[in-house]
Amino acid sequence: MEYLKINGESKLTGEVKISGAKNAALPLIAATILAKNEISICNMPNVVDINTLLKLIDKLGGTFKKEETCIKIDTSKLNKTTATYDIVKTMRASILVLGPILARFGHCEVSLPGGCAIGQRPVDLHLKALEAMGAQIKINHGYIEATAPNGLKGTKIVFDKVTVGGTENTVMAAALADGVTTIVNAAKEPEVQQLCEVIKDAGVLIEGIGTDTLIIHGTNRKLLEFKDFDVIPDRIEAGTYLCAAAITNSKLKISKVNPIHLEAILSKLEEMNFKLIQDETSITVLPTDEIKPVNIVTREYPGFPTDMQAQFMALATQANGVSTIDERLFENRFMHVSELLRLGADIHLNGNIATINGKANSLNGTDVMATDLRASSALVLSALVAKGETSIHRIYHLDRGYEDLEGKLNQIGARVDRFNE
Ligand SMILES: CC(=O)N[C@H]1[C@@H](OP(=O)(O)OP(=O)(O)OC[C@H]2O[C@@H](n3ccc(=O)[nH]c3=O)[C@H](O)[C@@H]2O)O[C@H](CO)[C@@H](O)[C@@H]1O
Ligand SMILES: C=C(OP(=O)(O)O)C(=O)O
Repeated sequence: MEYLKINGESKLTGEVKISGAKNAALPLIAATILAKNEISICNMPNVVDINTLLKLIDKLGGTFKKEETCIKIDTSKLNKTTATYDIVKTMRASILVLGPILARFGHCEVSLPGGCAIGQRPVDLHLKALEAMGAQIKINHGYIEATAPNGLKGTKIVFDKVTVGGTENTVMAAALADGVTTIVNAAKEPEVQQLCEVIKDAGVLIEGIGTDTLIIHGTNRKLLEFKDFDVIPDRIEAGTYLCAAAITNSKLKISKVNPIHLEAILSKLEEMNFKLIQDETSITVLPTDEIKPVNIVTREYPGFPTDMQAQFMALATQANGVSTIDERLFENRFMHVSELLRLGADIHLNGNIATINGKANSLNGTDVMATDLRASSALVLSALVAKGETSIHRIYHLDRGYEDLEGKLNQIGARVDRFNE
């Protein structure tokens, strides 16, 4: 198994170019199942999760070709409807093929996603929405078996909770349904917005994009003619490099980003006393004479993203005072705390609230273990400021979502090496 060795007490400098968003690209690849034509998607991040979903498309009978950051996907000859355990177990986002396959073929079988480090993450809301659209769903031998022999019917769906994946699955199913589907309490994340825009450009009328009520006028199983497009920049990768600049108190430019998608993150960095210079596609962080503590509550977009919580906890260890982080989305997303303690941080947990005594102890390099994607990036950030050497094990989590992490970090002055255990 591979691990990263990071020499700490780094100063960063220069510019990092942000890749396309994994969490936008995943539903967009799933959406190609609704297409009758080959689609070229550019600004694709080169990360393991994308390759996993492409493998699933291939297993289902689709084809793909990679050309630099573009991928041409052709699902016109898709002829299988089962997403098997061997792929679904490695990536929960595989559940996103359920809506489009069911809508196109009238049946679909997807292995139930397995346990995940950050919480239970049920898919009940995805299934309820599809049932409301007329699907019959059974759970059989660990598989979700969904059938809709006469196609899906547009209806009104009111989500109990805001769910990103649930909204995406429902939008894709509704695109080929018979009639109009209204989703109330829909997710508004930029990744959901891009999915809706791309499906709209393919000829499906979608009203309310970017609001919490989406109205989708389905095509009654007529496949869509997609246009080629670019994936939006990864706001979480951008946020992670902004934290890398902040935690090392360095001047760093983060480019190829959309600052509008980063507002909640930027406002917390400003509260922590960092000056930011912005234009339409870049943000430069300037060093500060004092990192101030911060209070964070994770929420759905446009609130502060849960996917940035671990990175801000690492940053809060360097603040002058006591910070708090209240995690509201996932019940078990504090796995990084025990590893940060191993590095010498002073953090107390009480239910879903973490209290971080900044600067109480300085961080010292040691061996730590990555437990999930963003927990791993918190360890990388901490290692950048820790004294001495930190070895981060189980980095396959990082490879799921960060393109060329050590290449990008080394280019801006960090000292990161990858080894085999
Ligand atoms: C591939 C992708 O885009 N992943 C993101 C997506 O995950 P994902 O789409 O899985 O997250 P959701 O928005 O669905 O989850 C939000 C909350 O709803 C709960 N829930 C969800 C579905 C359901 O059927 N029942 C249910 O109870 C979840 O357990 C969680 O507590 O949004 C999360 C919240 O911003 C991010 O952390 C993930 O990075
Ligand atoms: C939790 C994440 O991804 P996933 O939903 O694919 O597990 C993430 O990107 O932080």
